[in-house]
Amino acid sequence: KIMGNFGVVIGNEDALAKELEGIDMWGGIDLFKIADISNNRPLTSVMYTICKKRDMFVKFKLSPVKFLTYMMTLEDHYREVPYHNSLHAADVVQSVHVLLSSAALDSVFTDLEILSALIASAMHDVDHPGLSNQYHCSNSTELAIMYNDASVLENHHLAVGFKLMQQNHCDMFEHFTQKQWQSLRKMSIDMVLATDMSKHMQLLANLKTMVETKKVAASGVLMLDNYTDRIQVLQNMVHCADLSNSAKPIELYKKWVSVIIDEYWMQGDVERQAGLEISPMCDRHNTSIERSQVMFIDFVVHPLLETWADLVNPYAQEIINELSDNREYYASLI
Ligand SMILES: COc1ccc(/C(C)=N\OCC(=O)N2C[C@H](C)O[C@@H](C)C2)cc1OC1CCCC1
Ligand SMILES: [Zn+2]
Repeated sequence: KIMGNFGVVIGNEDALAKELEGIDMWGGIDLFKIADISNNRPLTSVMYTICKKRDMFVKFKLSPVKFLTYMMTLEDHYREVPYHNSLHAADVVQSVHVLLSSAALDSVFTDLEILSALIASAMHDVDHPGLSNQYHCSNSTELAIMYNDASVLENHHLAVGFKLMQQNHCDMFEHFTQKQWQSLRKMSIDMVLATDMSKHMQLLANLKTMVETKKVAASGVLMLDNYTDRIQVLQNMVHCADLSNSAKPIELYKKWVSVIIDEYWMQGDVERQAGLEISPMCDRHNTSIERSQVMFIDFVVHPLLETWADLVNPYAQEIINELSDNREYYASLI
């Protein structure tokens, strides 16, 4: 009975059903609760529920058993680090699912593009060691050597995510044409590589240009007529979802802050222990949590989400309002 209703076998399906009711709404589900009631399978249960809702199994003849085997294997390859674990991946999957449902994007993307965005989100941080790209490059770690200091973690997440698909009983895309497979693979690679924070400024600049030159059909939906424009919107969508913690309901946001700080401080402890220079915000003896959140919102998150809101205007105003409220919350604590 691997199927269950949400892809996971647990005692309390109805508790999980209850918690997943808000899956189509921004901040509509509490992933910390879902982790508890899904036998610590938030990624598998969220991804299965969304793909079921979007009729992906029928559209692409996906074997639910192979899909679940892959998702559980992928979830097992997320590490038990404070932030970059399968809970964060599930959060990004669900956030992308909601951003995709924006009216301005109604029937803009193909089913294959949507599936690629969900798969990319599910795998985008797999096997994250809880140490940043900067740490890997500064210390020429095995991964940094492997990927020549270029988007080291993101290349690794993709390599692991796709390698696992080749495992036994995980070939859920067995019925894909070569063309479909190549397209899903290229789009997923482009989206995951775009989650590298060092690409942030370039991505934001592209998004701003798209907003300035955006073509909107009479129906109000965006018109994207080439791969470059289409993938840029998808890349920015996943990037927005990846950095969306501060635009979620304050109780969830506060939980994300506490676990990211745990992870950063653990990295700082490793650096201090090894006599290395401690990375920004990673020194537990010298970080103002409130100040760094306000700065991160002001310099990184707000500019990005505001530009996204302009692109899909007026369908992301609620996200901007939530972000502003949360910014004031932390600013008031400084
Ligand atoms: C809920 O809060 C966070 C959620 C996610 C993150 C992640 C994974 N990456 O963020 C980029 C980053 O860390 N960079 C380091 C420096 C801030 O310069 C930037 C350009 C890149 C960081 C969060 O908060 C951090 C940042 C402010 C206090 C701790
Ligand atoms: Zn991430």
